[in-house]
Amino acid sequence: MGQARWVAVVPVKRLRAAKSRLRGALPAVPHEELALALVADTVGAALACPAVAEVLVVTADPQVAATVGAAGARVVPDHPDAGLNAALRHGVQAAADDGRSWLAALTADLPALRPAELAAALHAAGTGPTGVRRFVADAPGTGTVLLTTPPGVPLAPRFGAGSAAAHLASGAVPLPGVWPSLRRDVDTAADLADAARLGLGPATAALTGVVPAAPGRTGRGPRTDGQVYGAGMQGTVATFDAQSRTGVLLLDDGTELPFPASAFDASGLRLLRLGQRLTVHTDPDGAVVRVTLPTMV
Ligand SMILES: Nc1nc2c(ncn2[C@@H]2O[C@H](COP(=O)(O)OP(=O)(O)OP(=O)(O)O)[C@@H](O)[C@H]2O)c(=O)[nH]1
Ligand SMILES: C=C(OP(=O)(O)O)C(=O)O
Repeated sequence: MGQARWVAVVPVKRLRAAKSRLRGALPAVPHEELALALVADTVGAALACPAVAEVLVVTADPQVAATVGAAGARVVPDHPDAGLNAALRHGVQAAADDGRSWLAALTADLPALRPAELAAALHAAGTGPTGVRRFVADAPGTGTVLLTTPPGVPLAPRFGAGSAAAHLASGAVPLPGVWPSLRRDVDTAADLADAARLGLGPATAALTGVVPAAPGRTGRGPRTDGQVYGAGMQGTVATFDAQSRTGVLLLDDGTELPFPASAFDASGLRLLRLGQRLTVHTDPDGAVVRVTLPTMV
């Protein structure tokens, strides 16, 4: 699926009520500014995703509407004003009047989201058995960050507490890919710290004072040179076999990520020791193409 065929529907709560569990996470930053920055970075990454033809934001908040509208998203007023799932169903109606759209509901609290990881997840959602809804669970595995549906199949969103189980029970199929920046939704201060380790988008990074570590941090397009998007996903060496030159990295979110000999060969390193910290470089599909020491450029 090379072409941009997805419509991403992004629900956004009124800023004054949004992200209540995050309130006070950055004491020097007004809460609504932080909530808006999360939205701006999520929508920015979705707009930069090559698989996405349109980003449709459903919101009743004028400031959100102005910010995402200026960035290039289509804004649909949250007329039902009856919560997240009602907002999504309303957005779907606005998006899918021709009945031919592939739809992806995306939460707006993913400030580390990389366009390439979203593209990889949408690619996975668009292949395999037909007529099936798919979802990507959040990092803890209990919530949902992405729910997709092919043309003609109702989205039937069941976001909210325990939504991963609810989506599974409703017949949606979980997508198992390694997409840490997509799975890292930010509900709490600890989640924000985790997202910062993955590499924040420009709006949230500016508020937190985090300086992007990797070159090209501000270029939100997918990279084709094997460099990671963002401030560099890192992990530690869990296993390494010097004979086959392959091993497994343990990412900071607990995910195990195998790497092939070619990724080690591209590192320029002569050996790896267990527990060693490495920066992981992936291609747009999330495959590891190179590992380097965090101090290497
Ligand atoms: N349009 C719209 N979006 C909503 C509504 N409630 C939640 N959302 C959005 O749904 C997504 C997931 O919601 P949550 O992660 O629970 O975010 P939240 O409700 O702002 O956070 P908390 O106040 O901490 O529960 C976020 O993008 C929210 O902005 C709503 O009533 N209307
Ligand atoms: C909205 C959701 O939950 P949370 O508020 O935990 O992000 C969800 O995961 O469906």
